[in-house]
Amino acid sequence: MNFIEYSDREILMLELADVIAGQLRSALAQSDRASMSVPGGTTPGPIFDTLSGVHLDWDRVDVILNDERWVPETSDRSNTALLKRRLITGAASAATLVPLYTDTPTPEEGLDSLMPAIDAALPLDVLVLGMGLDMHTASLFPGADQLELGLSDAAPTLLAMRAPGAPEPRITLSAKALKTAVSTHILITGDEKRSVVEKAQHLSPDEAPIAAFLRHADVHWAP
Ligand SMILES: O=C1O[C@H](COP(=O)(O)O)[C@@H](O)[C@H](O)[C@H]1O
Repeated sequence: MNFIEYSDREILMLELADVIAGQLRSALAQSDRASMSVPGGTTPGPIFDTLSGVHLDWDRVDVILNDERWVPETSDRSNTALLKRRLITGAASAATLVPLYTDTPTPEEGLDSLMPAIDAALPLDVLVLGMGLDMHTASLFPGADQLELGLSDAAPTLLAMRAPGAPEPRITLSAKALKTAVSTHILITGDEKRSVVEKAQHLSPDEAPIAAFLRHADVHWAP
């Protein structure tokens, strides 16, 4: 992995937002549309705030979450709501947010309606991943019911996922779909996550799902 250390979180978020904007601009210079997949959770909000004010041809950009918790947008655990509030706003409100949630009781029932639009937006130009302290990324959790399929080359683009460490059912892009990205960034903060990502380098993806992405990723870290 290419580990990039920043002096503080504010600088990390500003600089990574700048890198991502540059990569989207390059992609748009070569193609009609560009696509980017981003994490939810508690870490990426400040990058979204910066990116949403950047001037680029957002009307030609597709934005896809890495994963979603199977909760409605009214829930404070909704990654979709986070994106709508902090990324798909301002200049970036012209971007297309490709949905990863639909109002069915289970993620399994939503897969068929959500998958075609995600497939149409692949391959990804830019991938930003987060990581939990349990080494999950997207909703590829250690011990998850469909982890083996989610990491395999035979995986579909989207899977439903249930895991002991996840409070609600999830939907996630498979590793195969996420790995279509030209550029991969892993965004982590804090000493604990630094130790965890260093440990993950020596583990297999079924023990540490983030390990499936480390070889070709820039890992961005600040204390
Ligand atoms: O549940 C999730 O967790 C991970 C990590 O989130 P964080 O709060 O530790 O930053 C996130 O990457 C993923 O998209 C999300 O659904």
